[in-house]
Amino acid sequence: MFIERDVNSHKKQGSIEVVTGSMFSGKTEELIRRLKRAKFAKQKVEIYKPAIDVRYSETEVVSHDENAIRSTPVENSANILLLSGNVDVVGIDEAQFFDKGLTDVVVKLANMGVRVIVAGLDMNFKGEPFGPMPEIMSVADYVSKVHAICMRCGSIAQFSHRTSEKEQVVLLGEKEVYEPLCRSCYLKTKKAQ
Ligand SMILES: Nc1ncnc2c1ncn2[C@@H]1O[C@H](COP(=O)(O)OP(=O)(O)O)[C@@H](O)[C@H]1O
Ligand SMILES: Cc1cn([C@H]2C[C@H](O)[C@@H](COP(=O)(O)O)O2)c(=O)[nH]c1=O
Ligand SMILES: [Zn+2]
Repeated sequence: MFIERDVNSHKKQGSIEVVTGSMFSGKTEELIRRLKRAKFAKQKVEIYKPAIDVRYSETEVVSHDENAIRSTPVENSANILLLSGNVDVVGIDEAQFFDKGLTDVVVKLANMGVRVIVAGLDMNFKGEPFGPMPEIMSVADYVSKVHAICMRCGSIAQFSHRTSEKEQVVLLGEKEVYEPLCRSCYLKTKKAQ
C-alpha cells in the first residue's frame, strides 16, 4: 500500500503520483483513499474528472463499490490549471480521457508545490497506451500499478477486455461492456474472436 512519507511534504516540494491499471483494479478507491487522508490533514483538496464521464454522477468521483468524493467536471486539462489556485492537493480521475496537455498541467502544478494524484487506465481495450497516461507516468515521482482479478481464471488481471463489438476507443461502460482479464485469458479470448 502507498504510504505518504509525510502528508505535508508537498509544502516543501510538489509531486506527481499516478495510480494506474485495468478497469476494476481499484484505481478510484485508491485515489479516494489518498484524497480523504489529505482532507484529514486539513489540506485544501480539489478533484477533477473529464466532463464526458457521467456514468455514476456529474459531480462526484464514484468507485465501482460506490465510494464517492465530490468532484468538478472539466472540459479540458487547461481548466484544471485555471481552477487550482491556492490548492494543496489536486486529484484527477479518468485521466486517460483528457487531452495530451494534461502532462504539462500536472508538471506545472507540481512545480508550484502542489501534490498531484492522477488515476487512469494505462491501456485501452486493444492493449494500447491510453491518452496522456504514458507521458504522465514517465514524469511522475511515484507510479502505483494496481490489478483486478481475472474474470475467467482468478489470476491477477491487467487487461480491460471489451465484450461488445464496438470499435471506437472511447466507449463508457461497466461490467456489461468490459471484463478484467489476465494476459493469458486476454490473448486466448482475442484469438477466438
Ligand atoms: N474482477 C474484479 N477484480 C477486482 N475488483 C473487482 C472486480 N469486479 C468488481 N470489483 C470491485 O471493484 C472495486 C474497485 O473499483 P474501482 O476503485 O472503481 O476500480 P477502477 O477505478 O480501477 O475501475 C473493487 O474493490 C471490487 O469491489
Ligand atoms: C478499456 C476502455 C475503457 N473505456 C471506458 C470505460 C469506463 O467508462 C472507463 C474506465 O473506467 P474505470 O474507472 O477505469 O473502471 O473508460 C473506454 O472508453 N475505452 C476503453 O478502451
Ligand atoms: Zn485469466
